[in-house]
Amino acid sequence: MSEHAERFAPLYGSDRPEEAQRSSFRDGAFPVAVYGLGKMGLPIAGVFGETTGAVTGVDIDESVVEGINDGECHVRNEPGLDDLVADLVDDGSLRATTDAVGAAEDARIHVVIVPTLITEDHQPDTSVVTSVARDIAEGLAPGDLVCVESTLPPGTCRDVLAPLLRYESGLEADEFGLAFCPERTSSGRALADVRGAHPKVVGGDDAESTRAAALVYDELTTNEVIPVSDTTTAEAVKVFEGLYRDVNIALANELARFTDELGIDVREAIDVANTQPYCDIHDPGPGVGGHCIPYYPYFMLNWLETPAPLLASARSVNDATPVHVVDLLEARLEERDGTLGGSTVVVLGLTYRAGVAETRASPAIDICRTLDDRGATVYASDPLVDAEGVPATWVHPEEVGAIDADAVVLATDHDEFDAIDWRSFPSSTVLIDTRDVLDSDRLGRDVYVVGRGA
Ligand SMILES: NC(=O)C1=CN([C@@H]2O[C@H](COP(=O)(O)OP(=O)(O)OC[C@H]3O[C@@H](n4cnc5c(N)ncnc54)[C@H](O)[C@@H]3O)[C@@H](O)[C@H]2O)C=CC1
Ligand SMILES: CC(=O)N[C@@H]1[C@@H](OP(=O)(O)OP(=O)(O)OC[C@H]2O[C@@H](n3ccc(=O)[nH]c3=O)[C@H](O)[C@@H]2O)O[C@H](C(=O)O)[C@@H](O)[C@@H]1O
Repeated sequence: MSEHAERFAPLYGSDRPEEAQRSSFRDGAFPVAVYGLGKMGLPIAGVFGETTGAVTGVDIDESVVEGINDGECHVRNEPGLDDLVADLVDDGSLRATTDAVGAAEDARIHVVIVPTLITEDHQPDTSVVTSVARDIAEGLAPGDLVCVESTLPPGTCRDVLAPLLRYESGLEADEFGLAFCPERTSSGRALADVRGAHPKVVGGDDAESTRAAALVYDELTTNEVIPVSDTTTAEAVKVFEGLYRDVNIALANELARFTDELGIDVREAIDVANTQPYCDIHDPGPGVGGHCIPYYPYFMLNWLETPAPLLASARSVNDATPVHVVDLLEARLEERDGTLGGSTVVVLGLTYRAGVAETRASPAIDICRTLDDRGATVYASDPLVDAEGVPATWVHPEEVGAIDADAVVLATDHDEFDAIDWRSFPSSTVLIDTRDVLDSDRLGRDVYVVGRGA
């Protein structure tokens, strides 16, 4: 094989020495396309870009694509990402496009990191992933590798994506690779996570897919690569991690409800219980948000036949927690002969957790809606998002103290709220802290902390 041809030999099915494949990958001989340039996709494109110098990012959002091609980073609060994107675009290692098929034709490695959401009736929605798979199939060539990183209901690669890619591309199963390589990354530390905070799991549609994917991610990560038996096992690993979290947060939220009846600081009891190595009770909070943890149980419940009552029960506990927070507030207002109806309540935070501009399934928004349903006048403050679609008047974090509030609920502990002058609220204002970040002694006033009590 000529030097030129050898340099461009395919990855999947290659019989070249492994080191030659690795150096081809690092040299950009296997151009990479990353489909989805959001909170996860842009950091992933950045790490592929710094490793290979040859990444094309694909997104349907033209403003995302234009911004990236201008060297701008639209994902906020990701340490190092702004500079990385600017540098990679500047040196030609990263470019963005809305042309998925064109990108697929030029790429030899296809990384899918578009949303997998749920519908209104909690059915898993893999339509975006299958739509991207069709785009990839149009440009798929023998020797290509498709790496799906979007979390999927277990069995999706085997039962949906593999047949779709074969049928739409006209290639046989042994002509291209397909692997599920879950993203185990948290917003706010995405680059560190993608680069190697956790072992990288890869599971292939066949052994050669697993081998090729393991080679790629071994070049990307500073951590180990864990090959598993197949795509379904890898899909299950990712979903199980999220199920563990949802069930354990539900346990924490349920234990917090004993606070007043027991008359104890439940969080203290949890912290001490966790001194046993086998105990890892999570943190009570306002509920569970984001488009991951609250969605993954439905990737089992509404995808597979086997009953899963614990998953369903945990979901109902977490879904009821925002209402429980409003019940706590109503009770404390009534203790002072107040009523929730007609009261003015400020909700601090609209995103699902601090520092992340994401409102899908946000418990803070459920709290606003429940307050509104019960006749309260609701103000909401968040440094990252506005109150569009929320029954609340948005107010800047610096203006919160000017509101004559009967109650303030801290739902999301954004750093920006540290600047609030709590003394500016009337002493009669009820303070509810769902995140255990307000200190009564420091504030010099009563705060009801979920899980600790007054
Ligand atoms: N957000 C997180 O913490 C994590 C998410 N994941 C998985 O990654 C997936 C993506 O998550 P995020 O990046 O947070 O979502 P995101 O909503 O921040 O970004 C998704 C991006 O995909 C783009 N997009 C939508 N449809 C597209 C299409 N047909 N073709 C190309 N681009 C398209 C959107 O314009 C957006 O820029 C999630 O659904 C989840 O399965 C996995 C681990 C962590
Ligand atoms: C198992 C696990 O830790 N998964 C992580 C999770 O990240 P995500 O951004 O969804 O945030 P999260 O910290 O799980 O929080 C989800 C929700 O649960 C709440 N939460 C979280 C932990 C806790 O002890 N108590 C609690 O109430 C948060 O406030 C938030 O509303 O989901 C990500 C994903 O799978 O998309 C995953 O990559 C991350 O590693």
